[in-house]
Amino acid sequence: MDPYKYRPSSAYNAPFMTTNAGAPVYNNESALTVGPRGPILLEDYHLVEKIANFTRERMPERIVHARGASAKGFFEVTHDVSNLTCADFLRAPGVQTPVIVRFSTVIHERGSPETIRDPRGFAVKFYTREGNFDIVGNNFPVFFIRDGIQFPDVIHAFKPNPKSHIQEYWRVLDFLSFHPESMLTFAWLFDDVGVPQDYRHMEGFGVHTFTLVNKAGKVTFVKFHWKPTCGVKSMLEEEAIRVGGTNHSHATQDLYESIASGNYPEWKLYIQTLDPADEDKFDFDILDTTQIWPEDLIPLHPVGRLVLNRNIDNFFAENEQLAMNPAHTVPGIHYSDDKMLQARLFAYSDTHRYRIGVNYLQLPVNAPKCAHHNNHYDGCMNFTHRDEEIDYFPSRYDTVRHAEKFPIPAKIIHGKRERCTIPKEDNFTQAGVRYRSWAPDRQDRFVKRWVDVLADHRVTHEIRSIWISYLSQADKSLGQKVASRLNVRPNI
Ligand code: HEM
Repeated sequence: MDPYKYRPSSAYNAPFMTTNAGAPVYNNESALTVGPRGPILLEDYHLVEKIANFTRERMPERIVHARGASAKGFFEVTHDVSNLTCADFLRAPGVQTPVIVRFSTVIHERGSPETIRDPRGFAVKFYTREGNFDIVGNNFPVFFIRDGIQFPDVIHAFKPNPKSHIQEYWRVLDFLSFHPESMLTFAWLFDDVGVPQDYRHMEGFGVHTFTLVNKAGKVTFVKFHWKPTCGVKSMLEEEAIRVGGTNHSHATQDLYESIASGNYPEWKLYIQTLDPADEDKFDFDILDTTQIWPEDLIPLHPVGRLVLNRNIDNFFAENEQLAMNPAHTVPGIHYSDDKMLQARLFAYSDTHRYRIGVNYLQLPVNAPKCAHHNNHYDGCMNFTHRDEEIDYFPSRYDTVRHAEKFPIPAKIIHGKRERCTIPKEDNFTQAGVRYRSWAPDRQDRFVKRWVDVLADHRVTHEIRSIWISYLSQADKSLGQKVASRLNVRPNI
């Protein structure tokens, strides 16, 4: 008998019921009782195991982005970028890499409706030959804050009131009244794109600045953009209420059924690139997550395409246990000094060890699809088969060596220790430009959404005035319109 033949997989299902330890179960429908009317015997091992497994069927949901759907497919390079990066998976046009993608809403729980006004997560895991590379982005190109230390606060403000468990915008408007840098992200959240039609019809953005490094060590700043080939579509309020009222999983269903019927969703990947020598040439800080890199100044260049052509087989294993992490990079792609990104580099693996368990990277959906090796694997749920005698490094008994050195950004970093804001803040210009780019009816819907949240009776006169001042600084007529509909006199 080969004890390793029967791996835990549906392919090795026995034709009859068994316990977890493999013993046959001859009755899975009646508990073992004393006589036909009970009581139940504690020796009913199968009953105890079945109930104990059931009561543990849920793991903690993600603290953010709990509600999501995933699908698999491939990424194909269409344009040569080997002058910018030595990343193996981007080495030449035509190269394909398997991927898994997870789309999500941000704030509400695992079972919440997919029609709510909220950013959407757009996270892509590339299973490359040099390890996994994850772009863990959103459908907006910007974020509300620019320093990761404020992330728990902004999320608490958006999450339900800790007393009533109801999401209340007066809390959002209170917290973010201290953060005028949120104006541009509001120009996405309160715009029509704040409720995407489904996951197929939305863009994705890496949001942060990353760094590409080529073979010679030359660095280039980069931002990632995903553009859906079927276009961007959103839902206005009435449609969102109707769709959400009939089906709280409409976007998951749309994704699943599109793929099942062979209508494979596709996105093109574009990059914006910037020579670090030019980083000070702009009115805004190019590492600031609250600002975009305007495309008229820094154009988009095509790189490849992402096609989702396979549904997942198991939601728990391939969605709940999926661990996306912006710290997962490969040679040729590095982080930047963006303070938000730097905080994220800690957050994800930390939450994964808590949420999934220390050996979460051994799970099939998270494990690299290339040869890999190190000596940190003991701990809960280490299920790899290991038979080596050397579990330290270095050793004269083991030939394992360091990997070949690859270039990383060589910039010398200096400065004094300090907690401060970035010197170059421009909180309003880009929000105003975006607002003025819209047709009048779209502007009007934006104004109405502001009026609706600011009219809440818990929003104080002070907070209302602050927001009208921010809106006016983005665009004077915008501030005036909101103020007049609220019967508030703008004080700017
Ligand atoms: C310092 C700021 C941030 C912190 C501390 C943070 C933290 C987290 C945490 C703890 C999770 C749950 C991960 C899990 O349980 O698997 C998460 C998920 C996620 N975050 Fe962030 N986040 C931050 C900023 C951002 C930003 C700016 C973006 C967009 C660019 C973003 C996009 C996402 C996405 C898409 C997911 C869901 C990943 C998935 O589908 O599994 N986060 N974040």
